[in-house]
Amino acid sequence: MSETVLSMRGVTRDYAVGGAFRKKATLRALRGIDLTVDRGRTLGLVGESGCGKSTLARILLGIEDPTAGTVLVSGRPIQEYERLARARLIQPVFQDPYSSLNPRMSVEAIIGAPLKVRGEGTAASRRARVHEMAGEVGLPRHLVEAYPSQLSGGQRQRVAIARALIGEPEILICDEPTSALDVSVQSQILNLLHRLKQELNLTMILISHNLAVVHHLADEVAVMYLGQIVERGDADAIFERPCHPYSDALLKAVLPPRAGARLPELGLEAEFPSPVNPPSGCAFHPRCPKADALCTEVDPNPAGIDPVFRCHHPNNFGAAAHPTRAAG
Ligand SMILES: Nc1ncnc2c1ncn2[C@@H]1O[C@H](COP(=O)(O)OP(=O)(O)OP(=O)(O)O)[C@@H](O)[C@H]1O
Repeated sequence: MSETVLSMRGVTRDYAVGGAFRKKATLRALRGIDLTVDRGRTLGLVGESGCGKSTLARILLGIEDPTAGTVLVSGRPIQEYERLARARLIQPVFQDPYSSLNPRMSVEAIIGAPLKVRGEGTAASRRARVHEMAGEVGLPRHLVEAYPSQLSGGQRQRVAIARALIGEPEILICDEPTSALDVSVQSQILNLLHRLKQELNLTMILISHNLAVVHHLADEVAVMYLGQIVERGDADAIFERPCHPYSDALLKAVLPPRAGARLPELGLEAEFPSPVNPPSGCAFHPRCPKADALCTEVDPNPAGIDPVFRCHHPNNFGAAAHPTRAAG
């Protein structure tokens, strides 16, 4: 039986922009996000820069609150957990292991910090747990005494992963976990996350521009466009048979092979629209090769409860598309 760990309903996030010399306006970064993630599953969040991926992550990490909508973690509204409890539930692994680790703390102190803050165990038991965790993430024993400046990028990211996992969080949020690393190290970190996911039955949200990374790790994929999820489903199904024309364009784009690469040009006619003034009807219609009058006027799924794809003219793969759909 699957157990839902994370459930988002109608999550919206507005920012006030403008002022001083420019007209004040509302920028809607998230527009009614509906998502669920079950225990042990990895959800990949993909989409162009500015589609709202980081805003979603900030809401989950409690850095910001949604303007509207609900986020339930293990069935309870996220706002009901007090700060430490929330940190225990959801832990991040950020893109840049150079800036995310305190240079004045030893590796042992960094990895053990979440336990110390919560006052868990004795100094000796925490130390033992840190060594165990360091072994789990493949960090050589002697490096536990070292400082971040003495570590390589890959070793630092292992420390960040160990710190995130030591308190056994319900959800791990990995925001571009490999894109700041040398190409040669990226696959080691990916393989580590893959192994940990299986060994520890981790529930993960993986945010990445790099679709190869997402394909390697994710069980499910949510494709975001202008603050909405436009397609969601089984990762293999979406990678092989994308139904939404935007997912199709994303997947067909050739990824440049450098580390930290942003999404390349998608071969779409118009620019990414402004979230201050989103297009009418289907938000993707100005760039969509299939758009017609219906698309310019009618939002494909305005109620938006877990859309499998938000499109009037999806690619048609018949019953082969989205095997998860039949299961609801
Ligand atoms: N604090 C803020 N104030 C105003 N606008 C914001 C703020 N944070 C984000 N935005 C806007 O919200 C939209 C979504 O931004 P977000 O950073 O979530 O996108 P993203 O998909 O994570 O992009 P990237 O991949 O470049 O990080 C963008 O238009 C962005 O300019």
